[in-house]
Amino acid sequence: NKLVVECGDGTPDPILGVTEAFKRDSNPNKMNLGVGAYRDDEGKPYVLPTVRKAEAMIAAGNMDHEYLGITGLPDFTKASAKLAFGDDSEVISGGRNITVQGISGTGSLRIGGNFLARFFPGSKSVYLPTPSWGNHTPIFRDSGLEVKGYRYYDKNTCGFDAAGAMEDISKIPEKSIIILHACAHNPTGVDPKPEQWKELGKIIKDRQLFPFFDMAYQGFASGDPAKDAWALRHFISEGHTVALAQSYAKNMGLYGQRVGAFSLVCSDADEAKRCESQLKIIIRPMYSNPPMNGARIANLIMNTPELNAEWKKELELMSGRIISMRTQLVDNLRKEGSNRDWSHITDQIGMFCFTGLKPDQVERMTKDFSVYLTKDGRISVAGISSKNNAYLAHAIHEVTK
Ligand SMILES: Cc1ncc(COP(=O)(O)O)c(CN[C@@H](CCC(=O)O)C(=O)O)c1O
Repeated sequence: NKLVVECGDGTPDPILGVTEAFKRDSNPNKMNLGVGAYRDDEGKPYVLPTVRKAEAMIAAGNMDHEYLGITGLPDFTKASAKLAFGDDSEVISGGRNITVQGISGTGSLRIGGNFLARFFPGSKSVYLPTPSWGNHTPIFRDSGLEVKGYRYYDKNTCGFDAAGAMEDISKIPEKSIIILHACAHNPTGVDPKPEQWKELGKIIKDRQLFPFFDMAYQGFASGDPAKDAWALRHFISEGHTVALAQSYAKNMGLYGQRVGAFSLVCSDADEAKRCESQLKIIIRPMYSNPPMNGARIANLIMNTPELNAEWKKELELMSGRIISMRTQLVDNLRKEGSNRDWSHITDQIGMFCFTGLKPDQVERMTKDFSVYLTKDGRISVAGISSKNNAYLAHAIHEVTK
């Protein structure tokens, strides 16, 4: 009998696999525009100064390494709820939310997927925008939910397919789950406008769909956490009960610290309490209790007034640099002599730009220019610097002219 279960070779992750290929490339001009991780204008990872200050406070604090409770660091989860719902949110004052620490955004989505697979009273189908973040499908499939889609992206305009989305969502069977990217949609960088969010909210309410917001870029998209949470807060103000996954990977640069939170906004405090008890039963056999260090860092940044104020400036710096890279790229494409419409590069927002490059053009970008991006033509704008922006424009023009 075989000791090891027979299994085939797994395919490399479509996003993380790009970095592996990039590392093997010896071309000095190579560019990694695959993984959505912020880089400064030198192309280096950026550790926020507020993170360093929080680390110093922790080091000086002579803290223990005891287990956290199953739901995580209480001050952190309270601060996460306030960041998401607003300091004076009636959800929080009314005790209608339960917010637990999750293992970054991915782990928070997974807690939510497992909870809904076990307790959601409606159809165990979850509807993703088309396209969506590549890991959404396996997360919800492995949670035990059936994964389906709704139109979201218009490849002709490289923009939001409002008509298609509204039409598809109005046909989703009642009492299904719908995944919404709160801001900075991945991979397209295309977000609905406020008026379109309002329309989406009405249809979602009419269909009695359960909105599950994935907010992995709050503050990172526009530089303003409140602005980036507008859609989530609008839905709540319209009376939706929702689920929410938060990540501090991008907006605090805590990628490897795996800091996140999962929330349910319930109908009342009693339901929130019951959900909390069931979330604890789901988490305990999954990983028992979450890691401490990253939550301590995020908690200190959110709960120390001067660090919180400094963090807001860091958010503006990161989002501002990305916006300037978008503008520079369009300018450089013009200088290359491209007469295509590249306005979507500056219309889109957040970490990613959906370039519209076709798979064969993506292949040439890598083969001929050592520019690494995902097969769907998504580039992580954070990987562009003022030094390699012109080179990228040249490569894009060469494969698209
Ligand atoms: C929409 C969305 N949700 C959740 C996550 C999960 O992030 P955590 O690190 O678990 O907090 C990401 C990260 N997506 C990036 C990062 C690499 C990855 O995990 O795929 C990306 O798409 O490049 C995301 O884009």
